Amino acid sequence: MPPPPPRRPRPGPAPRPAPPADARAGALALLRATLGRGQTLAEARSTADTPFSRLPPPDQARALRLALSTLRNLDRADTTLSPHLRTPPPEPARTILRLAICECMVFDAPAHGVVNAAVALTRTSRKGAGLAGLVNAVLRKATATPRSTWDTLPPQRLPAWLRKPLTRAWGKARVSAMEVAHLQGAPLDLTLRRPDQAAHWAAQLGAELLPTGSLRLPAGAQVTALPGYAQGAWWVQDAAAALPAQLLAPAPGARVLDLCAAPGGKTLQLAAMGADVTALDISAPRLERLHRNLARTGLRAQVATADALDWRPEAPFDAILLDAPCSASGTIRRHPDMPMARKPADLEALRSLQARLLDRALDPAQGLLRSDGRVVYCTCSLLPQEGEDQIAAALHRHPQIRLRTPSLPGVDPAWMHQGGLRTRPDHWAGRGGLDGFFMAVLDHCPDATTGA
Ligand SMILES: C[S@@+](CC[C@H](N)C(=O)[O-])C[C@H]1O[C@@H](n2cnc3c(N)ncnc32)[C@H](O)[C@@H]1O
Repeated sequence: MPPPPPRRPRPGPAPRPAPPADARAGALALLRATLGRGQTLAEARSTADTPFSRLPPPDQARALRLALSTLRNLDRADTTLSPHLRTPPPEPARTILRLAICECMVFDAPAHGVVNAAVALTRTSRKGAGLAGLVNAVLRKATATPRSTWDTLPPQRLPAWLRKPLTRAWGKARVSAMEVAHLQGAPLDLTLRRPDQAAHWAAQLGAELLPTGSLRLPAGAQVTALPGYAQGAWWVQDAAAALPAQLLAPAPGARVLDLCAAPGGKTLQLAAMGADVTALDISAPRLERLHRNLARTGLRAQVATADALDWRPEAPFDAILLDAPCSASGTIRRHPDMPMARKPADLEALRSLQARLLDRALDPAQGLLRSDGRVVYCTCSLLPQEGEDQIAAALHRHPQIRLRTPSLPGVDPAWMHQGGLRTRPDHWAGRGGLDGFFMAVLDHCPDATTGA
């Protein structure tokens, strides 16, 4: 019998074309990491070898803007797309549709180009080839939605696990106002190294000088190109985040411990006030950023990489700034990924860590604080459980602690809340809002006794 003819190799699937190296592909990678895998945008941005990481910096900036806008408008996107879909389509089509409709509506991008790009993106993505027709058909109809209709759609609703406790704390109307503020995003706030030069830098930068001393510019400026950046005359920090160091107001030469310091916005402020600052943080990569900030501004601080729960200094400090790790629910304007990346289960662990950090800072027997020292506690959270309630409980546990009424120029008296300062995104609504923070000033009084 003649030998069988050699087998022809079976044709495999045609090689997929490489994904287009453009901002939309980068934005899609960020969105799928956040919406699909629960990563923060910061984590997704620092992941190596992705369609985002492979982009040149200007395209990365554009991809990030697209991803941020999409996350701020997911509900609006779904409402606009749903009349043209029988069921939510499988990934990646669903995310591509949301990205594309937001690009049209938020950035006024011409529909034709956006639809073609979305179809190309679908074709080149794994599992996407069969969905290109659907993406094309849906977008052709959805992009015809008048912009005026889009503008009247309600803003992105907070997830129930966050909305419920916030509604209990602040009421429905305020939570709705916060959601409006989240939709608008955040302006660019700068903290000055020399607050006495505020008028000069406001003029140089064309910035608004806020009543609390921060400068405010519209979002989107290229920070490194602004006057004063290279010489370290200012650093980026939300106007609310600049208040805790002002409340501590250390005297020049005072020994201050910044207990959860990285990336260092408050360390820089304390050092600029002339304090002898020790900046401590558990995260070495975040402290790298603090080192870079110190280098750029020429300010000085001792830096310690350690766990604040067991670190012991040689001598106690005159004052401590405790900017405790928290849900970061006060920063959703700038980090719309927060509600997707955080889980309700994280909150319990954070609350327990905040209480343990407070106990370490407030009890001089722990070796961190002098017996007549001062602590400023703050969190960038909208949840009273991470702010007001922590302080009420700490006052119970530490009878020698007295809550000092906060007083600062430019602060609206309406922000005083339960002995501290409470800022929310809907504050200064006409000016562009504020991050949500709670901050309190606590004095250790060695002679105080319970009930005194
Ligand atoms: C809200 S951020 C601090 C922001 C910083 N104060 C600023 O103004 O730039 C909280 C910080 O706490 C740090 N952290 C969390 N647990 C810690 C611990 N056990 N000891 C020290 N630092 C900790 C985190 O690494 C994070 O950098």
